[in-house]
Amino acid sequence: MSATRGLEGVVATTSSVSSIIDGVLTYHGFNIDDLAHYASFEEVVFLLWNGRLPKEQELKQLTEELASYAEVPQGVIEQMKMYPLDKIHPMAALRTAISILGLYDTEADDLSEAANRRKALKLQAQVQTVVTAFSRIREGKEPVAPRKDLSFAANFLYMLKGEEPDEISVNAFNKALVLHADHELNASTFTARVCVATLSDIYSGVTAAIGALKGPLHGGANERVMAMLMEIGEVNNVEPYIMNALSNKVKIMGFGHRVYKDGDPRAKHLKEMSKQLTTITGEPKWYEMSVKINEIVTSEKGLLPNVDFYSASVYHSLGIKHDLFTPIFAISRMSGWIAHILEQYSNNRLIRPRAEYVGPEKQEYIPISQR
Ligand SMILES: CC(=O)SCCNC(=O)CCNC(=O)[C@H](O)C(C)(C)COP(=O)(O)OP(=O)(O)OC[C@H]1O[C@@H](n2cnc3c(N)ncnc32)[C@H](O)[C@@H]1OP(=O)(O)O
Ligand SMILES: O=C([O-])CC(=O)C(=O)O
Repeated sequence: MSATRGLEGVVATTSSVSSIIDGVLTYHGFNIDDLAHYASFEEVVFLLWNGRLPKEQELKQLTEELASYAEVPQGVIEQMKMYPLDKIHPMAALRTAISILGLYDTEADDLSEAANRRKALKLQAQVQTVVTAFSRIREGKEPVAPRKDLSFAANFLYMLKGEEPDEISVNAFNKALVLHADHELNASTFTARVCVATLSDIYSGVTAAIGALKGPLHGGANERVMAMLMEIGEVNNVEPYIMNALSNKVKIMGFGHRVYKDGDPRAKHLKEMSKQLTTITGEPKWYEMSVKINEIVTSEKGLLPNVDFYSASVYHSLGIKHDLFTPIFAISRMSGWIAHILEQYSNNRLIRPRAEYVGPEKQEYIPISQR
């Protein structure tokens, strides 16, 4: 028995939710490039959960169901107000609030298909209400209630800022949600599947997944990309900063990937969006700095940008606080986690691999008084 570090290359399950084959990402066989161009996030949610694109009536029904579940119980809001607001990261707040949502759901432990479907809708609808409510509460403002007439993407920006967003922002945010929705057996999705494979409930599965997404080697990288851009400050500082970091073996956030060695197919869409949005906001430097970092890291290390790199300047241009970048990832990835959780339940077996033991053997127990 010998271990593979980080389970690299290990095929741990079958799945029909999404695939990465020869560097091409598909959701249920639909190329991410087509979905990024044409699909609404709601359509992608339907696709991930049902394995096919919705007909008009089905999309309308899903949109209405998401809207009807979007308000969170008042108790969840009241508890958020009691969090140590000035000390906590929104990902920690989200992890806790999603777990608390489970306390308010009388069906939490009902694993029937019908109850799981309702919980899926509630979680997908409520995750962005929680993120935006937390963001406002910590600023001393009241949360803004979701609106039934707005799309999922528009509702996020509306609840965050309290005013109706413009079309360019909504389209950009929708595309970002589509691009982040699922990604085969990434660390947070694997975490969710391991959790529910014990026949634990959906709330436990997605709470565990949020914990895994939070780390800087996974979803937490996008916030750190923006921190790096802010620290560098301007294009002329890019080269000395990056060369110094690389020579000190500091990892450049937003580069490299366990699976993609020839580039992440989502990055080009975000790069284009970054160019467009930073031009509109009159702050092209964030795009220009990103491109320069990209050139240096690729030529020096052969590393290419992943989904987290250009998304940083995209979200910044949408006027979103930097520590909300990873919660936004969670809002989108909720759809993928749920699809994988439902797939896991439908063909479940406990996930329990082995460890190769490398510790000492045949130790003699010595009473504490003689140690
Ligand atoms: C949505 C997502 O989760 S996408 C990933 C988001 N995470 C990041 O952007 C964080 C930065 N990137 C990384 O840490 C890595 O590339 C990962 C975690 C994404 C993939 O990691 P792995 O497949 O385990 O590669 P690993 O970390 O072993 O790196 C292999 C080599 O490339 C180097 N390397 C990998 N990524 C980077 C990077 N971003 N900057 C500098 N060097 C890097 C490593 O230092 C290592 O070098 P060595 O062999 O000389 O020690
Ligand atoms: O697949 C991974 O390892 C990480 C990733 O890009 C994602 O979750 O979107």
